[in-house]
Amino acid sequence: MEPVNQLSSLFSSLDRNDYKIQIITTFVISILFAYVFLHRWNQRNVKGPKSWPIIGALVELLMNYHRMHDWLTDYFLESKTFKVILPNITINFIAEPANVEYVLKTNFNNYPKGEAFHELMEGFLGDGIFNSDGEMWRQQRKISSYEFASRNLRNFSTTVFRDYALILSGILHQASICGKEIDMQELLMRMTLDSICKVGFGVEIGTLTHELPDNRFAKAFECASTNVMLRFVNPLWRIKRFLNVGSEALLAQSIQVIDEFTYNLIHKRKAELHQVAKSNDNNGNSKVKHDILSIFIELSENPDNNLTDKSLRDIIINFVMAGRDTTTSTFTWFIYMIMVNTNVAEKIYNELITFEDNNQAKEVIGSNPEGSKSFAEKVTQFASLLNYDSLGKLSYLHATITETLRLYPAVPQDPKEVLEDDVLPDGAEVRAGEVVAYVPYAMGRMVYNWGPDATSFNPNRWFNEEGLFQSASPFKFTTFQAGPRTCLGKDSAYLQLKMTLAILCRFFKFHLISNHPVTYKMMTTLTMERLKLTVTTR
Ligand code: HEM
Repeated sequence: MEPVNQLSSLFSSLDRNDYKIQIITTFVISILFAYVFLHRWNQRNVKGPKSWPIIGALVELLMNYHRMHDWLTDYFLESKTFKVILPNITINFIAEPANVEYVLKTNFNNYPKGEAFHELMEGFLGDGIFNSDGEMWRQQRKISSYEFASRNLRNFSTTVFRDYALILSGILHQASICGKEIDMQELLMRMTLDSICKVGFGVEIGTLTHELPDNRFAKAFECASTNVMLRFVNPLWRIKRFLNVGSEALLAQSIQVIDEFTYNLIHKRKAELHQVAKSNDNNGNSKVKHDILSIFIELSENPDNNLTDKSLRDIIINFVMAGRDTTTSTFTWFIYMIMVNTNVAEKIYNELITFEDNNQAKEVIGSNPEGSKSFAEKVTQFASLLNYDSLGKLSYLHATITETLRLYPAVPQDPKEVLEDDVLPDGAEVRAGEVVAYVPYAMGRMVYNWGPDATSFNPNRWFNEEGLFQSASPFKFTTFQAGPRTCLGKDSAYLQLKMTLAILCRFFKFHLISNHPVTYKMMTTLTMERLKLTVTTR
């Protein structure tokens, strides 16, 4: 054959092959388009974000990640229950009290934290109470409930909370004199960390001082808490962990710092307790320690309690997790709320002045005629009036804290695993292996839960016609969870919040920096980015 002919036959066979490839490609693309079209068409009546094949609603979720709680709230306005399908998990979001009661109480055993949650959080929270189910959780719950109810712990906490509130007011007083801008959340975070370390483990870590020193443990805790959260939306986190890169590398480094701190603390405390026990034997008088770690170390001496150093480490971390970020978050949103609702700040102030009058302390505090007492003395004297019982009388302050917790719940969403296929009271079907999450943040904004003014900040909603504080069903006001796993630190949190805020609201006025954007970070808790303000005394 001539070379020209050979070439032309080669080209014509290539053309034929190309043509075939084109047909096959067009066919495959059409099938794919049809599949995607049908997939989307089938969802035309589905509530919640629409999903795509394989990736589900991941793209929409990632685009809204920075405002996830509000993104969910928007969907809740359309439907009380909806699914978010992700590549690795399907989450059923619920906001209806009947559904919440069913999941948290009625069929509690079908909705544990679950294996997936445990794996995600294990490096950080270990097998602590927050991150365990079944017998392991039951045992910790039993011991902790008993210890939390102790009067000794309450008295000890009262003193600690008062002392740290006084340190904070000293720092604020200085800031008021200089007219300095402060990051209030940063100060509150330091105060709650210092106080939880003192109540929890009997140590003073001293992060709340005028100099605002850096603290490795505090930084590491914050870093771990932020980065562990990213695992929930990144199905590739195990690969990142294996390669030790990005957020997983940061998480591993911070956990190392956290572990160093806690194991040191445990060993030191054990040695101290040992020393105290010896000196008690010699002198015959006992020096009992009331911090939570000491109580658990004593319990660990009984082999039946099965408490190793690792369990003590997990208890510590779970306590810091429970007490620090949740309480700080509430403090911060509260201060923000009274800055933007100045009428509420005035009502709290009036309640506190009446409280002073009733305690006949007027002459030593606000209206001291000679003005001879220093500011610090006045604050200290006022603080001495505050204890568990007297704080119980500040019902408007209590209602304002509760209203803050309704709209800004420290744990804004809370997932549970589904063990077996089930049907929720509203008829929604959930499958084994999926997740059900109740969303306190959205629940607080639903008209069907709180009436037409659901989104308004209104502490008065908590009072009945006789003017008495009226609590709401824990399945509607889910800020502290409900059912068998209700928060164990609720009373302690209210005690610290009321103690500190009574002092702050009595002696200071807070002023928001103009144009200061107030937004939350995506963490397990509803933490603000920052809260910049100035403060004046009153
Ligand atoms: C305003 C402050 C607080 C809020 C809003 C809050 C809220 C919550 C929530 C929603 C849970 C359930 C989390 C879950 O397991 O899914 C919880 C559990 C828990 N909280 Fe709190 N909490 C606060 C303060 C505290 C404090 C100060 C402590 C102790 C120092 C504490 C101790 C605990 C413990 C031990 C649990 C685990 C209960 C269990 O799983 O059985 N909380 N809290």
